[in-house]
Amino acid sequence: MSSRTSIYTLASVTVLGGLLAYVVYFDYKRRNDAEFRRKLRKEKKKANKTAARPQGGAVDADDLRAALAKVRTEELPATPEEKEQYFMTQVGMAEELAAQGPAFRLPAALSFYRALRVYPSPVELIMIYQKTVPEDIFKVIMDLTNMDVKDRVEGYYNIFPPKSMNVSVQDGKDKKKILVAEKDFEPGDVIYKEEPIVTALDLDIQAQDSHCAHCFRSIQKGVAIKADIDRLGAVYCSKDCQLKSKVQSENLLFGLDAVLPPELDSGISDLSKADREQAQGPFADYLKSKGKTGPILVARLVARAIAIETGKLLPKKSGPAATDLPLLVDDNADYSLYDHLERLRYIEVNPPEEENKLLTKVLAAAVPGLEQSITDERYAMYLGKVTYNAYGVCFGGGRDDKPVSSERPEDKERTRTPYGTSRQVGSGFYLVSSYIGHSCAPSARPSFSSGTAELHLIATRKLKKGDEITVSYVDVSQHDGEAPEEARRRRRFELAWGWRFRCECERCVSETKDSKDNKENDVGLEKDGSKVEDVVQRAEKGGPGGVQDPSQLLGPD
Ligand SMILES: C[S@+](CC[C@H](N)C(=O)[O-])C[C@H]1O[C@@H](n2cnc3c(N)ncnc32)[C@H](O)[C@@H]1O
Repeated sequence: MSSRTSIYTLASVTVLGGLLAYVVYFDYKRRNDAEFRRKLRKEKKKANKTAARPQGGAVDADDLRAALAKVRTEELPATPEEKEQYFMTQVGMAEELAAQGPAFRLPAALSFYRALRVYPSPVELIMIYQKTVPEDIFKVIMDLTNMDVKDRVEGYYNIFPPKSMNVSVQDGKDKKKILVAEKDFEPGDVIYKEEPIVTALDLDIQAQDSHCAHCFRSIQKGVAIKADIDRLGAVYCSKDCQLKSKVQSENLLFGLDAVLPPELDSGISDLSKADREQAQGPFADYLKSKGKTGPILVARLVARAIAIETGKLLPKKSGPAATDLPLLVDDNADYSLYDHLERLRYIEVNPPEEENKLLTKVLAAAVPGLEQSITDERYAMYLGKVTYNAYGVCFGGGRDDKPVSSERPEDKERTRTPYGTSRQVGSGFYLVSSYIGHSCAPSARPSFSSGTAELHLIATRKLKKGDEITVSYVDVSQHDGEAPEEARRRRRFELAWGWRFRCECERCVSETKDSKDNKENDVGLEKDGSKVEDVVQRAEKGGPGGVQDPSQLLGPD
């Protein structure tokens, strides 16, 4: 078998079968996945070792960079069929160029590289290339791929957050990411406004038909719009919210309309309605029985990511069928929601196995293959990320009627909110605001003054360009009848339980230093405090984590 035939036969099956993979997350994985990056490094070492002495001169790094820049400007084919055709053409061209000798090394490698850009399983294709492509050309392909991956990883914070939000993400202490002002602000200024990626009303609020399940706006009695299929008891304030909610997540999770647009559906949806109903009922019942927003946020996040990736498969500005989807497509489509999620810190959590089983059944019933997008491990990671970073949405000072949770302190659901999670109407997951660190004397506060889940970040004091922006993750006020030490202990306790760090903000440092009894300043707290933080770091590396009782870590009263 000639090398060309083997590339075609080995690869084309995967291209054809690649639609679902694209819909889900392989497009992201193709360029960013940590495993993929490790593999690349390994392959590059191998290629460096084995590449034959280049005849006709090595490829110059500047030429390589210029060539990569040019390839990046080339528009990629949109549909799976077009991708397959493009893949075939590029591989064919590459083989012909390779046969012309060393002078054509770079053009040949570029064509192979173009083919790689549209191939759903890049690691596999690289293995195929390694076996079939001349070594010197293979090395250039690897150089191009490495350069591209490195640029993408490093370039992320150049485009995120968008400049219009007046903030940037910078390296803080211990390489933690922090949010920094990009211009000066006066107290009371709105630094930015941010819409959530996903929201979930507290379930007791949802049961009252009093707030829009999408934007959280309060709804007057009798004018609520019911969901088409009412599995979670959601109501909406407007047709617009109902539609957004439907296309972003709810149709996939709790509806029966086609998930894929007609161009991509090929009859899948007609076949699966009964299966979908059978899977959705138990999932919705489970979510209601749990009474937590975390699992709902994750399900919506997964569904929204699928909707965004599906939208990218459609030709831009295609007919009316696609008009539901483009509003979901990231303008900066080169980075996906997975790029954002990958970078967020979290604490490892261990959700019950059935949680993801029920979710994957819903996905599989909607479009067979979609369940591959959410392994148990990935589910637990998203739950950890969402619960570690979600904000509590409070209107005014918040509410007083949230049912008291009987759970153990370590199992209680917490969201970032200076008002206290018990006062929120629901939770929202925000990409930019996830980066804000905590302070007990914060430089900003989240406000929901438009009466919806849109987060307005308000400066609480003068901020200079370059200053870190902080909010308080917990209620840092001193309650009536509480001594200053008690208030301090309560907020630090909350942070240790919920976020697993020992607060090192200026206020805590100065209060504990000035504190007469100085009890929290003992060596035990130092040591134990760092252990708290370890949990987060271990979790980031995928290792086991879990301080059983962070209250023990704050030292004696
Ligand atoms: C600022 S980051 C949040 C940023 C973003 N989610 C990320 O992924 O990098 C939150 C982490 O910063 C640290 N942190 C935030 N505020 C802190 C404080 N006041 N004292 C000590 N550590 C803090 C903790 O390690 C916490 O896990």
